[in-house]
Amino acid sequence: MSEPTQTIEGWYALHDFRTIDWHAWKAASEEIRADALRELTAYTEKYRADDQNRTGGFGVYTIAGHKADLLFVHFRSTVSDLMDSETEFDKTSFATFTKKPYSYLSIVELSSYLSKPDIAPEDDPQLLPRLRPQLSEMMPHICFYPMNKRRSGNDNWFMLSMEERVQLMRSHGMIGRKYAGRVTQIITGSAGLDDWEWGVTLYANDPLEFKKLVYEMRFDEVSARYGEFGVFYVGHVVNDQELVDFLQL
Ligand code: VOV
Repeated sequence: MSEPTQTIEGWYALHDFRTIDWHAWKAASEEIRADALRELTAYTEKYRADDQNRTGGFGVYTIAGHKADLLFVHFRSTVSDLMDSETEFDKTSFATFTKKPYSYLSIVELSSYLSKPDIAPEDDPQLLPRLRPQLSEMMPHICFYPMNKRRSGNDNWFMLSMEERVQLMRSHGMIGRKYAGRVTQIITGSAGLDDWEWGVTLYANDPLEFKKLVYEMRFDEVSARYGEFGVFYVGHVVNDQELVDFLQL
């Protein structure tokens, strides 16, 4: 058996995607819509405060295309807290106008491939914000997709030796580092939690950076040989006023 990679976990993550039933929303009276928006804003304000106080991570995004209209990203210390935040939303009157096309449960994961020798990861002050991300500090565009490392014939990531994986991840990290300041990544592990092995959440000022980075990584062996990818979701952060404007008829 190959040696499993040691990982450090941070907050659990729920990517909660919603589509809006525009037909029902338009058919609702102005009063019902106003109540729904009030409840929606009370919900987002509460979780935005947690993000500011660093007791949880929270962000709201509008999503491009048919796959979803809205994305609520929650980071919390337990799965039950995440489930509570999901149910709390479902109980708002605004939720009556939404459906859930997709969601993803995972946990922030840092692997030990490239960790500094002689420093315990818990003692590295740079690690805490990576384990417990504050989403209000992120760049405005978001890209989320789940992924696996291939387990097929000779291309089986999990049968590689630790040395081979370290070598390959070094090259992955070198490409990633070229995008420092332009793309921020949050890697969440989801083996045993959801349908894929990792969630990849990227943030950038310019969505073109997502294409450049993901395309460049496709030529790197870790992605070219071992990467398998799910559905991509791309969108833009919204504050409370922008969220209300987005829903205003
Ligand atoms: C923004 C750029 C960027 C940078 C700097 C970066 C660096 C690094 C480092 C240094 C490390 C290892 C240590 C750690 O921190 O865990 C990782 C780890 C990981 N990555 Fe990465 N990655 C980036 C970006 C980045 C992207 C765009 C993707 C998606 C791949 C693609 O082709 O679409 C990705 C995936 C991953 C995964 C799934 C893991 C865990 C692999 C495992 O087997 O455990 N990653 N990554």
